[in-house]
Amino acid sequence: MAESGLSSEFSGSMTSSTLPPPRTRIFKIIVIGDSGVGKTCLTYRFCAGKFPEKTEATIGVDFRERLVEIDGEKIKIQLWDTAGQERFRKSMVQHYYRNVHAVVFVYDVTNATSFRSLPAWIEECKQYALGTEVPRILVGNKCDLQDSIQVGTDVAQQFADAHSMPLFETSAKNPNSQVDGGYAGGNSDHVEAIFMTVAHKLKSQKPLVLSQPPGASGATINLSRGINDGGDGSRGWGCSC
Ligand SMILES: Nc1nc2c(ncn2[C@@H]2O[C@H](COP(=O)(O)OP(=O)(O)OP(=O)(O)O)[C@@H](O)[C@H]2O)c(=O)[nH]1
Repeated sequence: MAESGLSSEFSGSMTSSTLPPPRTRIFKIIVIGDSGVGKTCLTYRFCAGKFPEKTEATIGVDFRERLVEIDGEKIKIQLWDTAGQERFRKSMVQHYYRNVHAVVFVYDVTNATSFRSLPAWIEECKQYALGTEVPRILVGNKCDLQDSIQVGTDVAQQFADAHSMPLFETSAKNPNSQVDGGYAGGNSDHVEAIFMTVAHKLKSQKPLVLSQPPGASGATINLSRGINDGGDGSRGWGCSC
């Protein structure tokens, strides 16, 4: 018995039970934006399926992940929930910008200041060598607070267009609500749909190519897309909702 097992192993006729399990791909997605816009709540909603009862300001970075299946492949989506407050992020910042596959910029639709901060967040990404080759999306959160909206869909859409990113408006608190202007639809969980759209986009890319940004230190590696992948940034792969 033992002998026949050995011979089949060395004969090259490996059965599926002897093959090593396929490696699970990991997509690292960082979520950035001002303090209080709801980054923790959005990432918690996607990974835990509910709105957290209580949140505190993130210190440094929090890390959540969820295993999903896309077209028969198991993929681990890692969401890096970064601190919005400057004093809580300084020491960590270079760590979470490493090996990023996609960036989610978040603003609070009830807080115009958080929207005006977006250029600074985009600039920070550039400083860490994350350019438009890395898929980026813009998320306006807290759409459930309809009476307090300060950032209209039109102005947000203009900004998104100018920066070649798709715009999603949603609510981590009530992602099933339906309102005008593209927020949520039917009974689906809109937050879920947003992160899954990013994951589908990443999966559909040409094999990720390791590349070293010019002048970067040896520790920094960027993942960029294959050459036939559109070339127009992330515009055009937007909301499927
Ligand atoms: N009404 C409403 N409140 C929300 C929503 N998302 C988050 N909040 C509230 O907004 C506050 C801040 O949410 P967080 O998720 O902690 O914000 P953050 O962006 O992670 O903040 P930092 O960790 O400081 O960067 C909390 O009181 C949440 O309950 C939402 O969709 N609707």
